[in-house]
Amino acid sequence: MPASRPMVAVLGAGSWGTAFSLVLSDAGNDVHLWGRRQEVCDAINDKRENTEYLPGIVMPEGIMASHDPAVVLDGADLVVLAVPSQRLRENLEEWAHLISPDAVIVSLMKGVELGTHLRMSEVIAELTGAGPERIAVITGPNLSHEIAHREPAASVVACADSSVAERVQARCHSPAFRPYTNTDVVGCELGGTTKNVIALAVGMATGLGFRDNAKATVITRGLAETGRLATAMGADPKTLSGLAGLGDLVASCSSPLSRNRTFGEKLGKGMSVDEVVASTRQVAEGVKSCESIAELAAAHGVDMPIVNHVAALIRGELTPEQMLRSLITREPKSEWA
Ligand SMILES: NC(=O)C1=CN([C@@H]2O[C@H](COP(=O)(O)OP(=O)(O)OC[C@H]3O[C@@H](n4cnc5c(N)ncnc54)[C@H](OP(=O)(O)O)[C@@H]3O)[C@@H](O)[C@H]2O)C=CC1
Ligand SMILES: O=C(CO)COP(=O)(O)O
Repeated sequence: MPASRPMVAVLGAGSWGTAFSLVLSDAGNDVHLWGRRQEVCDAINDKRENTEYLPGIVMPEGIMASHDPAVVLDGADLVVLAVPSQRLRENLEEWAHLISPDAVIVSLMKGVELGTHLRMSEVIAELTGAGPERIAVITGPNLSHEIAHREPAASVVACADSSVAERVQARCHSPAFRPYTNTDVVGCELGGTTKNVIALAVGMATGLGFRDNAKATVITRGLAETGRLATAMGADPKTLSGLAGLGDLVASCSSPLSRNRTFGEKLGKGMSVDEVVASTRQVAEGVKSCESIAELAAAHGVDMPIVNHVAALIRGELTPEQMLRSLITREPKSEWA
């Protein structure tokens, strides 16, 4: 009899939850995948395909989808969460009692909660009561469609307890996916979340027809302000020069696959925020998180001009052209001030 494979529960059958299920399956796990809609689960189970989010990608037999969180979470020692950040709280209120008290809970999400300003690991801690040694974050340059096609990629598994990070790393190290460990959860989460806002700004520059100098400027200065916030919140500055910072920023800001960059590009081409929201079902986390990051930065006395300008634009106070002009014509300063 073949040895049984360990099981992982993945909650969220959108692009990343589904693509990460493939990583976990390739790494030797069986996967129980929760989908919000029955038809998405049926397509995965019956056609072996998530026709809506990853069309054309074959889902291996070791991935089973269900709409029932109790079925998905039963017996899972590793629980991976991949729903839109602003929707995590309401879902965890339903799921928390179904999660084994020993399970390690992994966030794949890149957002900061509106109102509370909590990072996703903090929302998980609040709703499940899990300590930092049971909460991990996986983040990096991981565009889901590339991952689903088994193109090579690296990522970071961050957990305050390095031995837990190593256990999670071992569970998701596949022939195409190389995870590194880190204990800097704050830096890893802020890198991924703020990247989405910077990608919106890069998309706007692209949509307006500006070329590589403008994009490189927004990326580099975006990384500078991300670093200021992260260090003010206790992160290790090194984290921002790694996969969870620079790596993720470069991937999203350069790729037409990035939803945040594409969202910004449509704004730059003249669509309104409401029109872009209506044009896609997929989540562009930066559209919501720009406001919570701007508030978080203000609370820590940190200057984040790009994030503040994107937030003002999303509130309807600026056009993309005004936003970029305003950023360029600010009071001059030292590069490292
Ligand atoms: N896609 C990527 O390349 C990457 C994404 N991430 C992060 O992963 C997280 C999930 O994103 P991703 O999978 O890409 O998102 P998608 O936009 O691809 O899919 C969204 C998923 O969330 C579900 N959903 C929508 N509303 C709710 C709700 N109220 N409660 C529960 N589920 C809901 C959708 O279900 P339905 O279809 O029924 O609407 C769908 O399964 C985000 O934080 C994102 O930043 C991180 C790295 C890479
Ligand atoms: O975080 C991502 C890749 O690592 C995905 O970025 P988008 O949400 O902008 O598509």
